[in-house]
Amino acid sequence: MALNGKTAVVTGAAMGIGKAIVEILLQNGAKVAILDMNETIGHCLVETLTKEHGPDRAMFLFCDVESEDELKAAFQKTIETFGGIDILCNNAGVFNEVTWEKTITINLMGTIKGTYLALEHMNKLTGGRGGVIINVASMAGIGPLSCCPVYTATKHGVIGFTRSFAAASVASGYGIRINALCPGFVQTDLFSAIQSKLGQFSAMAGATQELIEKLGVLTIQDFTAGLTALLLKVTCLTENHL
Ligand SMILES: NC(=O)c1ccc[n+]([C@@H]2O[C@H](COP(=O)([O-])OP(=O)(O)OC[C@H]3O[C@@H](n4cnc5c(N)ncnc54)[C@H](O)[C@@H]3O)[C@@H](O)[C@H]2O)c1
Ligand SMILES: CCCCC[C@H](O)CC\C=C/C=C/C=C/[C@@H](O)[C@@H](O)CCCC(=O)O
Repeated sequence: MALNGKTAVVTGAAMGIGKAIVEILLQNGAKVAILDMNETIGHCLVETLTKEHGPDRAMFLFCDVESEDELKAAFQKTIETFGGIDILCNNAGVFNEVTWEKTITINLMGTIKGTYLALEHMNKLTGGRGGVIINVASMAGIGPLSCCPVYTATKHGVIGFTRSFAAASVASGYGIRINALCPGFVQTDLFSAIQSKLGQFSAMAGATQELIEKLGVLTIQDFTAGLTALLLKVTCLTENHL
C-alpha cells in the first residue's frame, strides 16, 4: 500500500474531517496518532479502527493544540511508539466569532505550532528524514465570508503561512512538502453549530444560508471520496519529489 511504513499525526482527529483523514491514511497503510481534546470519542474511535485495521495502527493522544507542551509530548509519544513522524495534518479548528481570540489561538497559532514542531523533527538540514505537512484551511481562506471575519482571517492566515513556509522549505532544502487544503461546506459538528456561534454577525446568517444553498454541503462520505486521491498524491511523494 502507498503509505506502508509511514507514520502520521492528525490533530482534531476524533471526529469530522480529521477522522475522515485518519481513515484514509489507515486504509493506505500508514500508522496514525489521533490527537484531540475529546478523550471519550478519541478512545472509542481507536477501538473501532483497531477492529478494522488491526492492532498497533492507531493510537489516541490527548492534546489541545493551544498548548505547545501538549503538542510536544504528543509528538514525542508518537516518535517513541511508531518510530518517527512522516506526515502531519494540522486539522484542529473551531468556528466561533464570540470567543474569537480562541478561534485565532486554535486555528492559526495551533497550525503554526504544529508546523514548527514538525520542522524540528523532519528537517533534513538537521538530521531529519523529511516529510509532508497538510494544513486544513477552508474556502474561507481564499475569499471573504461576511458572517465570520475572524474565522476567515484565521484561514487566510493558514494559507499565507503555508505558502510562505513552502517557499522557505524549497529555498532552504528542509525536505518538507507543505500544502493547504481548502474544503467548502462539509456536514460536521462544526458546520451544524454555526448559527449559535456568529455573535455580532448573526445578521449575516441569511447571506451565509444563500451561499450554502448555492455551493451545497458535502456529506462526510462524499468529502472522503473526493479527498482520497488528493491526499495520496500529496503524501506519497515524500521520497521522490522533495
Ligand atoms: N465542516 C466544514 O464545513 C469545514 C469546511 C472547511 C474547513 N473546515 C476545517 O476543517 C477542520 C475540522 O473541522 P470539522 O468540521 O471536522 O470540525 P468538528 O467540530 O467536526 O471536529 C473538530 C475536531 O477538533 C477537535 N478540537 C477542537 N479544538 C481543539 C483543540 N484546541 N485541540 C485539539 N483538538 C481540538 C474537536 O474535539 C473535534 O474532534 C477545521 O480546521 C475547520 O475549520 C471545516
Ligand atoms: C459559516 C461557515 C462554516 C463553515 C466554514 C467552512 O470553513 C466552509 C467555508 C466554505 C465556503 C466558503 C466560501 C466563501 C466564499 C466567499 O469568498 C464569497 O464568494 C462569498 C461571499 C458571500 C459572503 O460574503 O458571505
